[in-house]
Amino acid sequence: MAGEAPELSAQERAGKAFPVSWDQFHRDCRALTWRLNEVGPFHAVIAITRGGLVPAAIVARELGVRIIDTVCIASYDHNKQGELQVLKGISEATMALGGGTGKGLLIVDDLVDTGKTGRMVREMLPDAHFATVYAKPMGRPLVDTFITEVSQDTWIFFPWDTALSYHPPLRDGAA
Ligand SMILES: O=P(O)(O)OC[C@H]1O[C@H](OP(=O)(O)OP(=O)(O)O)[C@H](O)[C@@H]1O
Ligand SMILES: Nc1nc2[nH]cnc2c(=O)[nH]1
Ligand SMILES: [Mg+2]
Repeated sequence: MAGEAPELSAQERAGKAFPVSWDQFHRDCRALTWRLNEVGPFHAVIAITRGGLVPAAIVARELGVRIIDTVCIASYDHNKQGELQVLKGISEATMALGGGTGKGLLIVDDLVDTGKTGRMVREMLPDAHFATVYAKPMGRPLVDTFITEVSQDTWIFFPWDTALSYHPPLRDGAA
């Protein structure tokens, strides 16, 4: 409608930016594994795609786990969350490894924000251990192990979504 302010994306509403480099992300995934090593062993790792693929690879490598499955969920279209859609569920073989409830399985994602995605996967595997690298307060109660908490009004920029670019000097009005 004319004169109506355009709807803000989740990223615009967030306000604060938290850019993460590959180096930092790798370090944070290793720190996560140190904690998970106290909780395991795990029969398999389940990555919530796509964001969970990178931490799942690092965590599985460090823990020596070679069975990796995916649960493919689409929700954010760039930066606006819509209805959650399960595009691929957990395989029967992985379900059997977790005794049908997820016992001894490790679910990995890059972050929890509102917790909607995590809640959906937890419902599929109530006894699995759920780990994320980053957590915002709304999603935090769903996660068993995480490394860094950021405020709800922060948007995390992952290295696979960003590129190096020119940044104007602060005195020219850059944030
Ligand atoms: O706690 P929530 O509010 O549900 O948000 C967290 C989810 O959002 C992002 O995934 P996204 O849906 O953007 O898909 P992607 O992993 O394919 O980028 C992130 O990787 C988490 O999976
Ligand atoms: N990249 C990214 N995706 C998200 N999905 C939900 N919250 C976030 C966030 O802070 N950063
Ligand atoms: Mg995701």
